[in-house]
Amino acid sequence: MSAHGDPIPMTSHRAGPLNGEAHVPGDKSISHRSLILGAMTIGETKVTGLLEGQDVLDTAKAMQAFGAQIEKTGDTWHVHGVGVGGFLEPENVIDCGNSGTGVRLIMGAMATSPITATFTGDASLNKRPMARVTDPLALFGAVAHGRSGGRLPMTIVGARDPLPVTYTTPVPSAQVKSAVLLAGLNAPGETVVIEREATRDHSERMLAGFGATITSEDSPEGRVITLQGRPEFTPQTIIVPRDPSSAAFPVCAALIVEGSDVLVPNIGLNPTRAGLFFTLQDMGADLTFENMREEGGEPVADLRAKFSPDLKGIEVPAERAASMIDEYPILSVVAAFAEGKTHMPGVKELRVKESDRIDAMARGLRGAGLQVDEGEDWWTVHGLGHGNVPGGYTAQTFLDHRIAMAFLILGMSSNKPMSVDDGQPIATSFPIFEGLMGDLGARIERT
Ligand SMILES: O=C(O)C1=C[C@@H](OP(=O)(O)O)[C@@H](O)[C@H](O)C1
Ligand SMILES: C=C(OP(=O)(O)O)C(=O)O
Repeated sequence: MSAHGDPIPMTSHRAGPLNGEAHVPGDKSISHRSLILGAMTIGETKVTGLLEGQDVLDTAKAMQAFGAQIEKTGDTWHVHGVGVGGFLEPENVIDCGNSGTGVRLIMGAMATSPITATFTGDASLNKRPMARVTDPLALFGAVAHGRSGGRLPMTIVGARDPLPVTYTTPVPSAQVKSAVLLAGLNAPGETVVIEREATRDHSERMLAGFGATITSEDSPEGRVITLQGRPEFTPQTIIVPRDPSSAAFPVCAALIVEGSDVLVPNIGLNPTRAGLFFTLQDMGADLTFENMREEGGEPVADLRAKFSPDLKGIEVPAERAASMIDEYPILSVVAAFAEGKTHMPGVKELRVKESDRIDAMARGLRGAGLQVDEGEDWWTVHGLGHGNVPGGYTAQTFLDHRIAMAFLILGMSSNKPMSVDDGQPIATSFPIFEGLMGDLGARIERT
């Protein structure tokens, strides 16, 4: 269920130094996949470190509606799944709230079972494009009936006799890739996804972990992922690593607030996710990876971020976009405090997230005194340098958690406080944001 309550306006005041450790919640992408793959596995999958944000809780509810038993005892989530091809037909509409990942992956997972399900979401999700998922699902034999433009609410009639599919994704999207792979689980034979630009590979890693035969190889056409259908899944014990996309907020706050020194421990640095941190280093950030190690087959480090008064604007490589796609809103805030222009090309996908993120950030940054130029797939922030960002504006957040958090971080170092019209969506991905930032020394109030 999406956050349907009254908006929660918030204001962030200039903060003293931010200091201490920031223990951010579990990875959102891995949390969704843990529940969905657990629900497709007979036996008990145990998950700790699950992100208990609204997006993931909505996916848990959805998996229960498809027949899985899910409960939490202590810190552990227990998922008793129904097996590949074992989903029951839900008795009611599935509400995925604010979550593109939730709805698109679940549509894929059910599309090759002989059941029908209807999906809806909040005002943000119901505007987002679903044809990017239903087009390949049609190749398996599934039929989608949605609103015009391929929008939710939408009914998917699953394929009775699914065929395996070979599909080249037309947009760089891990959600599309994952929907096709999850559909391929219940199709006989080989399902192949080709992606021109590599996107986050959590589905591939986790499918292999559950026991699927899956390979990824680079070719002149891009990355080719091949999955054998109808695998025997074995229940897993999953420890969800902490979310680099959430870590981005305390890290970036520390870089722009004078005197700060913040440690963000145990952050997954999967190369398909870590682009922001390398970009910040390119800008001159005092950001170091301490205690580099491997955990569960993924690189992990403790991130230490210190106040960085001499940040420089840069050209962000377009080929890095997929590995930091959710981090552009907070990157643009850091860019405001850097000297010179930060140009961000190759980011058309930002226009179809929870909001049009280029538009939402450009409006709020301009209100806060910045110059922002934009085109369909690029934008440029003209940085003013530390101490020179005016602030003093109320940004609209358009039901988008990352827009809300980005502007609250901006207010921690702008000359006048920064407000957001609604901080409620923050709970979709980072429910402890206010408390965690407050413990570091930030001053966010509900207004
Ligand atoms: O697969 C995933 O878990 C996600 C993929 C990305 O979306 P796209 O696939 O639309 O790029 C990202 O923005 C989202 O937050 C999570
Ligand atoms: C784009 C995001 O999520 P989703 O697509 O799952 O709504 C995000 O969390 O920034």
